Amino acid sequence: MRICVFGAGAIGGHLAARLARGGAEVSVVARGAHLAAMQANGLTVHAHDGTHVVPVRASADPADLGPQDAVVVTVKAPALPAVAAGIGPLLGPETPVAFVMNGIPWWYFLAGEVPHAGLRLTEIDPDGVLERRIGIGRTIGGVVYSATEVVAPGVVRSEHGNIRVIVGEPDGRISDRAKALSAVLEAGGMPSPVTPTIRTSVWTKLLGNLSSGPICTLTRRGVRDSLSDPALRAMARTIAEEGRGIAASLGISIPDADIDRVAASNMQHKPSILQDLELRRPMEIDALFGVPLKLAALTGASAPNLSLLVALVKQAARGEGLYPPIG
Ligand SMILES: NC(=O)C1=CN([C@@H]2O[C@H](COP(=O)(O)OP(=O)(O)OC[C@H]3O[C@@H](n4cnc5c(N)ncnc54)[C@H](OP(=O)(O)O)[C@@H]3O)[C@@H](O)[C@H]2O)C=CC1
Ligand SMILES: CC(C)(CO)C(=O)C(=O)O
Repeated sequence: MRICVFGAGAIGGHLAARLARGGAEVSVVARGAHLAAMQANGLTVHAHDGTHVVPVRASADPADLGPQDAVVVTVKAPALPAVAAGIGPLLGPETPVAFVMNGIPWWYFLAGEVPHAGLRLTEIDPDGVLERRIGIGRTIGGVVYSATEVVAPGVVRSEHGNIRVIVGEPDGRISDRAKALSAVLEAGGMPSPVTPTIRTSVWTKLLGNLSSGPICTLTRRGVRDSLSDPALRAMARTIAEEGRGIAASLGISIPDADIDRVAASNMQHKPSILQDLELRRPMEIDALFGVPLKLAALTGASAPNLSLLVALVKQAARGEGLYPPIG
């Protein structure tokens, strides 16, 4: 099975290694020193089950890699328009595209039985290029748990062993294509359940991003260090509850156990959005934080604490030139 990972950074690098170990013929789209290192030395992943060094076909130009049996997109949300512009050479007539990312995905309201069906998330797909050039028909949803960082060019480190990639069709069917992608990931040591309720998985993961991402971005510290202050640990739970309220207003029910798990998060990991701030890369503020608040305004869900923290995050990002000025 030919699979290309488009955006093989932290998550994409980890998944590329798992797919290769699972027997796929893996290629990656990457750039810069990370690309050069993978081309020269292969991809190295330090994970809970050991260090994996895998050769990968790597290029900055998708046209070098040709049509694939599947594409896995693992960029940060601000890079999605460029993915839409460049993905064409990777797509055969039936090639599915799995978006394995955080946040409310561009396709969320464009398939299946969902409230506010047809709502287009221009914050994620600004000019509808993803919808036009990839399309909802090719799209598979993906949610990933893997606290991961690029620690050196060509080298990725995954912090813990509680990893998984949940895949699901936007319309809820259990498809052969989703099962095929899942099987390769599983064979490579990445648990990968196929779910008929991918939106529930999106929100469950997002509660983790909402509860720790804004706080860690403001403290500039990892999750464990940031939430060692009882007041911030309590605020993480409050934010998770507000996020659950937004999800509920869209018909998604999150059990108490997930709130407890999220609020108790103790990973040392710096959330990827803080990594971006520190590396002065475009931040996923809108996809992770802005869109949930937009949906809260749409549905009338209350999220005052999340609103305050996100406003603080935006101001901190503006101060670094990483978020548009007001006005
Ligand atoms: N890191 C983590 O622990 C977790 C991250 N996530 C989510 O997974 C997604 C990916 O995150 P993460 O892996 O951390 O992000 P990274 O920035 O580490 O990886 C994205 C990679 O894609 C590359 N890229 C982007 N656009 C292009 C392009 N047009 N051509 C070639 N390469 C390109 C980037 O290059 P460059 O660096 O040059 O921009 C980067 O190497 C995000 O939605 C994130 O929120 C989910 C769970 C955990
Ligand atoms: C913090 C973590 C690992 C889990 O919420 C994450 O999703 C990220 O770093 O983007």
